[in-house]
Amino acid sequence: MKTILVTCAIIHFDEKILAVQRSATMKLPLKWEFAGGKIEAGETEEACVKREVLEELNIHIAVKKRLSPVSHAYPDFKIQLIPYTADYVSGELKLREHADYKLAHKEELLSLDWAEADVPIVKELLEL
Ligand SMILES: Nc1nc2c([nH]c(=O)n2[C@@H]2O[C@H](COP(=O)(O)OP(=O)(O)OP(=O)(O)O)[C@@H](O)[C@H]2O)c(=O)[nH]1
Repeated sequence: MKTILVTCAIIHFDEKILAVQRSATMKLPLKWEFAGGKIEAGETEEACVKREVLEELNIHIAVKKRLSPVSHAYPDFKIQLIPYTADYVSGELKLREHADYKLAHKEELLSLDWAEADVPIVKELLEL
């Protein structure tokens, strides 16, 4: 099975963090995730995460720190998920693909129903 490379952004709005909920029609319907998406050919991870966040949420971010990548096998595909912390910079948040969003303190994040690949990332975040 091919592994897809996906970046995602843990975006801080002051002391809160943005989580987004996948829509009912996406893969992993209604699961919570960090905004992001697949790396395109020739694209750096940082460029990918900034592009995906702008496409999905209409906001500009400053990318900060790379956290530990997570390899996860879903029943029908494998993913390597590469998380970056980031700060919100500008733009009005608009959901272009997702069903919902939440701005939460990091301790509140664990109670969401995350995509499985994201669970180790949320745990690492709690230890930072
Ligand atoms: N963006 C993002 N995707 C994640 C996370 N966790 C996780 O398992 N994924 C999976 O990684 C893949 C990211 O691909 P994507 O968002 O670019 O595309 P997609 O599968 O929604 O749409 P597509 O298959 O029509 O291109 C999705 O299958 C998604 O389920 C996460 O935190 N952020």
